[in-house]
Amino acid sequence: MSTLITNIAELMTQDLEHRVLKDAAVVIEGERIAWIGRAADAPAADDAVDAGGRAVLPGWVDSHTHLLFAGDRTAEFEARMAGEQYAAGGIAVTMNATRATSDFDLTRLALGRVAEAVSQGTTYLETKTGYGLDVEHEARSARIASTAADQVTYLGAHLVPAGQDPEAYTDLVCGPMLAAVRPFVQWADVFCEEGAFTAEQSRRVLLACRDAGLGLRVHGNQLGEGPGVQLAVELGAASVDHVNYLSAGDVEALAGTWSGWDAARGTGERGTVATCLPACDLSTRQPLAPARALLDAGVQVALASNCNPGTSYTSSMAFCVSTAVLQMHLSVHEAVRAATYGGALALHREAGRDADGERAVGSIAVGHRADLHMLNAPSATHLAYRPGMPLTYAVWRAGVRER
Ligand SMILES: N=CN[C@@H](CCC(=O)O)C(=O)O
Ligand SMILES: [Zn+2]
Repeated sequence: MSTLITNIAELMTQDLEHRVLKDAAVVIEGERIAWIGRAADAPAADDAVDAGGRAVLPGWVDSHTHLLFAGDRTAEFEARMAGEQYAAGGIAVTMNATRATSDFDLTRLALGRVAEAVSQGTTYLETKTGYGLDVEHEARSARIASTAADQVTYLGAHLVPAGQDPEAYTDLVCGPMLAAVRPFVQWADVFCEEGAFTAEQSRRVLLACRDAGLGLRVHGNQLGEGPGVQLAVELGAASVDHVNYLSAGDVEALAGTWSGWDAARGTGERGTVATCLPACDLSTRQPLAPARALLDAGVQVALASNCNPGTSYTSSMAFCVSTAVLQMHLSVHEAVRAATYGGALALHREAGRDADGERAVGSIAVGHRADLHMLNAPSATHLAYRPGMPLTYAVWRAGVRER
């Protein structure tokens, strides 16, 4: 079964050549993109969709979410808006609500959040554990997450639960808890920050997880100039997320990780992606991450929603993109790229065509997964020009029309 989508005013491919095609068309065949080019040259297909002069871009790749939770933290948010500082301790409130929720309800909540994201143009997403924080509940979150998200990250090292010895808890995260979640996860993450895990504890967790075959990610430099970025670089993490407070040395270290990467070919050794989370920055009243400086230094950047009840209760990637343009000084093309190709790079899913079966996501090219986001607007510029507007018009995820 093939579908021709034609009369596309602007096709922002986010491919390796950064092509933006005008008066374009795309052919989807099953789950893959079979053809792209000028509408006038398009081949016939079983089915046709008239885009009506709208823009099409890759579906969002949300590379950082925490969707396995129950309850909300409205009171904490209100206190923050009244001047309180964000602190890691709020995680315990969500841990209690999550533990008290049945498997059925936790599954329903996670699936509902994924559906909400997809309806706004997200077609590939990562999510994390981290609100269970004991062996039973982390394993349960990992299991449910693996049924809801494309990739799952183990975040047992999110907070040391009250009354527990930090070193003993770190041992648990590195041992029995890791063993219990291992069948369900691809990545491991640590919250390396004052009030959460020290550099030494974080290193211990990351090394144990790497030994267990997991890729690494780090929550770092969110609340101050901490050791998270340097640790992520030292251990070859796929991404370091938040990155609000960076020294010149941090930026340089991140840039250095990309020296073996050939961006024009998309080959070589991937470095550590800096994942910026603008919705979180606004909700916690932290300075916006220096995405402009990171890009200028040669660092690959991703934008993600960080959807969670404590610091960023939104899955709107469009909001992140408009904020990145309006306030972080990225061009529309750079912001969309960070929210698509950048996220895919952070999840090691930016490459792969017909031959290897793992189709690339986050860009539009022949052989890639047919993840498309049609806007009810003639260009992607409208994402920033009309911030907050419901611009998602149609969504295809792995070739299936979702909206
Ligand atoms: N910073 C650490 N973890 C989450 C927030 C956790 C929470 O407060 O519930 C984040 O990415 O912002
Ligand atoms: Zn997070």
